[in-house]
Amino acid sequence: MKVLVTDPLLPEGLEILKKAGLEVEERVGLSPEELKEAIREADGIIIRSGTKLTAEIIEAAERLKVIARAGTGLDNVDLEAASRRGIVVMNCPGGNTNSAAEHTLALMFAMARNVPQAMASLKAGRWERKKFLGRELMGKTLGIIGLGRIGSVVAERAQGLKMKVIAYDPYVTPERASEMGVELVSLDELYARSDIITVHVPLMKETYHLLNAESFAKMKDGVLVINCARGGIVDERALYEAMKSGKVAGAALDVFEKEPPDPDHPLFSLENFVCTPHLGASTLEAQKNVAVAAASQVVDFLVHGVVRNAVNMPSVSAEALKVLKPYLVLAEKLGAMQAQLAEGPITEVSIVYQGEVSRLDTAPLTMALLKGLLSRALREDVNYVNALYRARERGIKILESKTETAEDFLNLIGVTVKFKGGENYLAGTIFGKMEPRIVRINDFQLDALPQGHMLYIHNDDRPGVIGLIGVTLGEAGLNISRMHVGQEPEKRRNVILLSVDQAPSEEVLSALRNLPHVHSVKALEL
Ligand SMILES: NC(=O)C1=CN([C@@H]2O[C@H](COP(=O)(O)OP(=O)(O)OC[C@H]3O[C@@H](n4cnc5c(N)ncnc54)[C@H](O)[C@@H]3O)[C@@H](O)[C@H]2O)C=CC1
Ligand SMILES: O=C(O)CCC(=O)C(=O)O
Repeated sequence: MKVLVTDPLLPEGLEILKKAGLEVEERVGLSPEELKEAIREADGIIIRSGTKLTAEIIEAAERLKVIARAGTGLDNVDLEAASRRGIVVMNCPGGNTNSAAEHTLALMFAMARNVPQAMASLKAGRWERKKFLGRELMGKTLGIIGLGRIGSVVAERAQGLKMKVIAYDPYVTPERASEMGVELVSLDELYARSDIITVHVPLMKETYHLLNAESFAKMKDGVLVINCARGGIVDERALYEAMKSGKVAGAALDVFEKEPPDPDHPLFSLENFVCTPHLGASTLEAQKNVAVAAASQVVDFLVHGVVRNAVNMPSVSAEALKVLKPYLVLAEKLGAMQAQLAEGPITEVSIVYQGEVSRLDTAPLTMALLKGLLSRALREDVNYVNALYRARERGIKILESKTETAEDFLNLIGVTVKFKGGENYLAGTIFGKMEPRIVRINDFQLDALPQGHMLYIHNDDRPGVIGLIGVTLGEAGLNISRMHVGQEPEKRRNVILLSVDQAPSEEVLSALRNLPHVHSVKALEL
C-alpha cells in the first residue's frame, strides 16, 4: 500500500511508515492539479496545513482509505466529501498543543514589548528607546476565546505570569473552568473586560469572522489581539480598520485567511502589527510528536485495522477491538441478513443492545450493522465511515437503545428493520467460542451460525416436508452442512435455516418453492 506525504514530515514519521512495509511517496508543494494526479493511487495521505484536500481532489482518489493530519486543525480537508467516500479522517490532537500555546505567549510578549519593531529599528541603525515604551502583562486581564487544549495551556501559563484569566467557551462548564482558575464569561463580557484577547477555536462556519467590526467596537480601547489558531477567525479588513482608528493598539497573527498572504496585505503597513508565517506548531518537539503520531495512526489503520483519533468515525483502540471483534462480526451479519430479508425499501432500523454488549462502546457496532445492511441493499461501497452517512442520505431512521438484561442470554443484539410493507426482527448473540449465532427470526427461536450460502424457508410443520427439501437439494448436487429448524407450534409452521456448500441456482430455488407445504424460499449470502 502507498502513503502519499504532501507536507514536510520529519524522518521519524517516514521511518515508521517504511518499517511497516508501506511505500512512501514524498511530494511536497504540489499544485492542485498535480495533487489530483498523485492522490489517485494512494491508500493513505499525510498532510499538514499546506495541503488543501477539496471535494474535487478527494473524488479523484481511487484507493484512498485514510487522511491523516499531522497536526490539529482539519479546516483544510473537506470532511463531508471524505465521509461520503468512506475515507477515515484523523488528526493528532495534543502533539502540538504546547508549542502553539508557547507561540501564543511569544506573540503576546512580542506585542507588549514591541520586540520585532524594536529589533528592526535597531538593525536599521537607530536607537529608539523612547519610541518603544511597552506594557507589563502582570495584572492584566487575558480573554481566551476557546478553552480547549491550547486555550487551557495558555490560561495556565498566563496565570504563572500573574495575569487574570477570563474565558468564553460555550462547551466548557463553569466547574471545569474554575478548576483551572479561569472565570467563564459571556463573549460580550470578555470583550468589555479584556486587555488582551486571544482566540483558540477551530475555524468553522460558526467561528468564521468571529472577531469582526462589531466585536472590535465592543472591546476596551487599546486592546491587544492575538490569533494563533486559524486564519479567517479574525476579519482582517475589520482588524486593519480597528488598528488604524487606535481602538486596537496591537495585533499579532500567526495565521491568515489566505496563506501565504499577499505581500501588500494592508496589515503589513502597520507598525503595531506583529506576525509570523504559521509557526505555532513549528518546533522540533511538536513536529516529532505529530510526525510519529500521524505515521503510527496510518500504520495502525492500514496494516492492523485499528482506528485512532478519527473525526468521522468512532475510534477503537487495539484492546477495545479485541473485545468488540466478535460483536462486530455478528452486527454486520445481522445487517446483511436483514437486508436480504427486507421486501421493500428500508425506512427504519432499530437496534437494542442487551446484556454484556450494552456495556461496551456500541457506536462501532451500529456502524458495522449499517455497513452489512447497506452493502447489500445499495450494492455500493459502504464502510464504517460512510455507513451512517449513507443511511441518513436515504432517509433511514436509526434508533439505538441499551438494556442491562438479555432474556436467556448473556448478550444479545436485537434488530428490527422496517421496510415499505413490513418489518423483520432478528436477534443474535455471541456464544462461548466467540462465534456469532442467530437466535431469533421474528417469532422463531433458533440457534444458527450465520455463514456462507444459506436458505431461509417457511413451510408447514408436516411429516416429510424436510425430507423433500433434502432430496431436492441432493438431486441438484447441493450438500447441506447445517440445518436449523425453528417452530411456531400454534400455526403449525416451521422456519428452516439451511447452510449449503454452494449458492443455489434459480432452478433449485424454484423447485423448492414448488414443493408441497413450502410457502417461501429465500437464498441468503452471509
Ligand atoms: N497556529 C498553529 O500552528 C496551530 C493552530 N491550531 C489551531 O488551534 C485550534 C484549537 O486547537 P485545540 O485547542 O487543540 O482544539 P480543541 O478542540 O481542544 O479546543 C477548541 C475549543 O474551542 C471551543 N469552541 C468551539 N466553538 C467555539 C465557539 N464558537 N466559541 C468559543 N469556543 C468554541 C471548543 O469547545 C473547544 O474547547 C485548532 O483547531 C487549530 O485550528 C492548532 C495547532 C497549531
Ligand atoms: O502543520 C502545521 O505546522 C500547522 C499546525 C496547525 O495549524 C494545526 O495543527 O492545526
